[in-house]
Amino acid sequence: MQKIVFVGAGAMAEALIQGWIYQEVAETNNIYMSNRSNYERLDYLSSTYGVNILQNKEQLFDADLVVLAIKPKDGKIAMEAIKPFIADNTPILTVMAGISMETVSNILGERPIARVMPNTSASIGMSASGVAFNEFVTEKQKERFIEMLDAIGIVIEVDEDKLHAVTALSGSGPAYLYYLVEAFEKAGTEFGLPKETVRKLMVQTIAGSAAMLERVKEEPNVLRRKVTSPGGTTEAGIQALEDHHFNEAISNCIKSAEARSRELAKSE
Ligand SMILES: NC(=O)C1=CN([C@@H]2O[C@H](COP(=O)(O)OP(=O)(O)OC[C@H]3O[C@@H](n4cnc5c(N)ncnc54)[C@H](OP(=O)(O)O)[C@@H]3O)[C@@H](O)[C@H]2O)C=CC1
Ligand SMILES: O=C(O)[C@@H]1CCC=N1
Repeated sequence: MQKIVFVGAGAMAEALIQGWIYQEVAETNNIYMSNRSNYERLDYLSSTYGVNILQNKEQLFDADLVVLAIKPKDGKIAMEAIKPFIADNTPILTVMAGISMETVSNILGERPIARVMPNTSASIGMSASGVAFNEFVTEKQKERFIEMLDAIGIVIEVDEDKLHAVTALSGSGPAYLYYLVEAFEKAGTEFGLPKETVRKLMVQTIAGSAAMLERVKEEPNVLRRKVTSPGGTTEAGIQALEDHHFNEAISNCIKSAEARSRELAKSE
């Protein structure tokens, strides 16, 4: 099994190791975690998942894969720090939003790079990931990358420039939906329902609607019309959403996130 070294041990790194360990894509004793200075965090990951803590950067040299899971703003410093210790042909998997493969190559040299935009549902094997590969990734390496990403959810290969949109949609997407559930819970409890009841109802409603979209193969507007009885409750609810420019709000949400991803690229 591959030796995988993580640079960055935060929320996204943890989601990836959870998914990869659970799906047996990687072995705990072949995963090495590193971060900037939060040693308690490393101890937590080691005791929780059985992964190793990178003791020194020399341990990078025989890595079969290095995963860059630092924030974009920390990317340059983090990559400069590992540059002297990483072998010339070691492949990189980067999850840094907005940071191009060219930027990674400019610092770490020309090498196989997969740029992935997963989401935190990877922790339970249900990520929606977009991936782009540079020209140095062999077909065999691409198969391995896809296998690793398939193991934690769905993965779709896109042109690198489209990863800004993927980040805005599915990378950040879980947060939008969690925000929506927060709003449902606020509204539901104001009618006197216990928060747990609202949570149960809405999680199943979201899961059921997602399953309908996946299985019934009908367009969302068709499925929506099947719910919307003329003059009924749904029509009243949708009208309120339209009165509050819901569509515009969602469009601005995605455009803002996509623009931020491009800003992050420029800031490198
Ligand atoms: N969270 C998400 O849902 C998603 C995140 N991503 C991407 O994943 C990346 C990480 O995000 P996230 O996990 O949320 O961020 P976190 O803040 O949770 O984790 C960032 C990690 O990077 C480490 N770090 C910072 N600087 C350095 C350095 N110089 N050398 C080594 N490690 C360093 C931090 O260490 P320390 O704690 O010691 O400072 C920390 O472990 C980002 O680029 C983000 O765009 C992509 C998809 C989804
Ligand atoms: O918010 C962020 O920048 C990261 C990238 C996508 C989800 N979280």
